[in-house]
Amino acid sequence: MNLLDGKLVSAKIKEDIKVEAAAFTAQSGRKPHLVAILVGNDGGSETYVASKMRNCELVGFESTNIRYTVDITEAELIAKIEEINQDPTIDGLIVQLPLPKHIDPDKVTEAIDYRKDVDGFHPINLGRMQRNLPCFIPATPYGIMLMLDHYKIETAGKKAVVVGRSNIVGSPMSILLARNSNPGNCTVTLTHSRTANLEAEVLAADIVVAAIGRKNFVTAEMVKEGAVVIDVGINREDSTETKSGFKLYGDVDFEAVAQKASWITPVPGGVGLMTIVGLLKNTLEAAKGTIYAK
Ligand SMILES: NC(=O)C1=CN([C@@H]2O[C@H](COP(=O)(O)OP(=O)(O)OC[C@H]3O[C@@H](n4cnc5c(N)ncnc54)[C@H](OP(=O)(O)O)[C@@H]3O)[C@@H](O)[C@H]2O)C=CC1
Ligand SMILES: Nc1nc(=O)c2c([nH]1)NC[C@@H]1CN(c3ccc(C(=O)N[C@@H](CCC(=O)O)C(=O)O)cc3)C=[N+]21
Repeated sequence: MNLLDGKLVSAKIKEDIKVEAAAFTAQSGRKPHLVAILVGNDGGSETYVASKMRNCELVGFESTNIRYTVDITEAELIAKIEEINQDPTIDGLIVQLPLPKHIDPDKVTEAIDYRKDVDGFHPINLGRMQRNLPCFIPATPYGIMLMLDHYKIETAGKKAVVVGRSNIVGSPMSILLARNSNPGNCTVTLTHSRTANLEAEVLAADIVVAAIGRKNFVTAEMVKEGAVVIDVGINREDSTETKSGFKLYGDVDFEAVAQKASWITPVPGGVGLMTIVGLLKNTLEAAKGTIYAK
């Protein structure tokens, strides 16, 4: 088994981003600027947003965190998004998910100017991605592609099975792996809770991407010898062993699956760290105007 080391790869790419950010700042007289909106006080979301902000500082971006209590209305949130859309000092905007039930995530996503949509969730970015046109690619699948690229994992002609079809991970992942690009050119099967005989599908895969949200969902019996296994899952459990008071688990039974996999990502230390890198890269592109001219 070889480890797909998110710590190592993310640190390396962040060094490159830092150099490019400095060049941007020297030329334009301002730093790339990311705004993250957080509604409510979900523990996981707090951690991720804090990490995004910290990483922005690290690479020389400006970051602003706007926080609202759960009782903010959809109209108020959208009004704020429209204000940010008009602000030329802000390059990228993300609204952390999940949102409270009374706010429609689709409406919020579509309210964001697609040229500032560094999460890549806007239908314009999604459509452009599907067409292989320049666009913002959702951070998690983007990070996974960067990881596959870094380790020069052969993907062309391979059978990839993605488990989970969410808008933010599984669905865009399946599009990227199937695209005519490198990494890419996989034969992709996208599976979900209504898939018949999911175990057999996963067992046939050369590349497995697990994005379900259930601890130990992918077991050693489900994985082919020599498969590449990408674990997106972040499952938090209370624990007295750690000082944070919780422990993270992926969707893959790491210890057992590592015995069979040729390559595997750990949790923590894998895809999560690459997600941050995907977001930073998108924010830099937004500032430079390389995808959508300013
Ligand atoms: N590391 C990172 O950077 C990130 C990690 N995550 C983590 O990844 C995991 C998935 O997140 P996300 O994609 O947002 O999750 P969602 O809850 O939006 O989607 C889960 C998907 O898994 C499918 N699923 C659920 N149960 C089963 C089952 N028993 N058999 C087959 N399929 C099943 C669902 O199927 P159906 O559509 O039929 O309901 C759905 O498509 C979570 O643990 C999340 O915390 C998420 C984003 C980034
Ligand atoms: N609009 C929006 N955009 C997102 O990108 C988004 C979102 N909403 N909602 C939730 C998911 C989840 N997500 C993660 C980001 C970083 C780590 C991460 O850094 N993980 C570290 C450890 C984190 C820790 O220690 O808690 C790791 O896996 O090593 C994980 C998960 C982004 N998401």
